Amino acid sequence: MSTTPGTPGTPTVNVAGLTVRHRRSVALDGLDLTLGRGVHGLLGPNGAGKTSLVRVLATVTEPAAGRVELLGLDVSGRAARTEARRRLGYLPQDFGHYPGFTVREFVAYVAWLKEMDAAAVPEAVRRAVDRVGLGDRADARIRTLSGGMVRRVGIAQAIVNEPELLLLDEPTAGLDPEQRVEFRALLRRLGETSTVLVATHLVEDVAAACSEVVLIESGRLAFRGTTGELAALGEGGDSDSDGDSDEAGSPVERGYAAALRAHRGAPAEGARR
Ligand SMILES: Nc1ncnc2c1ncn2[C@@H]1O[C@H](COP(=O)(O)OP(=O)(O)OP(=O)(O)O)[C@@H](O)[C@H]1O
Repeated sequence: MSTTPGTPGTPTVNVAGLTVRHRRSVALDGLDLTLGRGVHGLLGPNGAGKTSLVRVLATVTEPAAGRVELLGLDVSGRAARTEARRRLGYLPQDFGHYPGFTVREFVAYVAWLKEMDAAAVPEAVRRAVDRVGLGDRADARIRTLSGGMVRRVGIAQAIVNEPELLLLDEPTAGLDPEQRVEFRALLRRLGETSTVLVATHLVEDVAAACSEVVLIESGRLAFRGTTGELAALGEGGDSDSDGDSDEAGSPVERGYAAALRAHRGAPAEGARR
């Protein structure tokens, strides 16, 4: 029933005609997207539909229309949805936690929700907590941690089951610079074996950690390509590529702006799949 993510020809994520509505507004407007192994940055202006997309892929919300296939499973069916949930990891933008739990208890609780083999849980929890640099706080209650540490607990719970599909909504919000650097390295390692989608406003996170970029605006695909291809789009403007000028921005920031300009100028043809 299951398939191996990253196998050529078997995308981990395969969505077609994805439409999400919130009351009368359209958050995603017939989006087609496939994702395979690697780290994909999901970029877009405020309200572009990033969180709406991540929530559908996490099977938290159902789309108004369109097909959603995750790990080879059509998740419109209940059994397939349950299996997909066991095999994915999700860090929501507003990550709800239990302040009275210790870090270890909370991550173990999520492992239990994912129906992991009970015998494997303690080691899986230890590994996930270590990977986010909280090994020395594993028995601290979550209420005693800083905001950035709580965010790291959120990342630990998302990776405890070694997910084949990892969905992270603004994962670096609240992390200090050193932690951001370490987190990006962790993302790159995770992307070697799984499919990682990172919704972020931080273009520098994308430049440092993502091999591919999905840029959406107004619920539509504005750009799809490698991080290098996005940076190349910005090369037509200022030639300062050091990223040390506020006006010019970094190459990826300039590419981001150029891709949005192109999309706005040619909404029907600006997207590349
Ligand atoms: N619960 C909701 N009720 C009504 N409208 C909503 C709701 N959630 C999102 N929207 C609308 O759907 C659109 C897409 O929102 P979404 O949160 O997916 O965008 P985003 O790209 O994640 O934004 P941001 O960068 O600000 O986090 C926006 O127009 C937003 O106002």
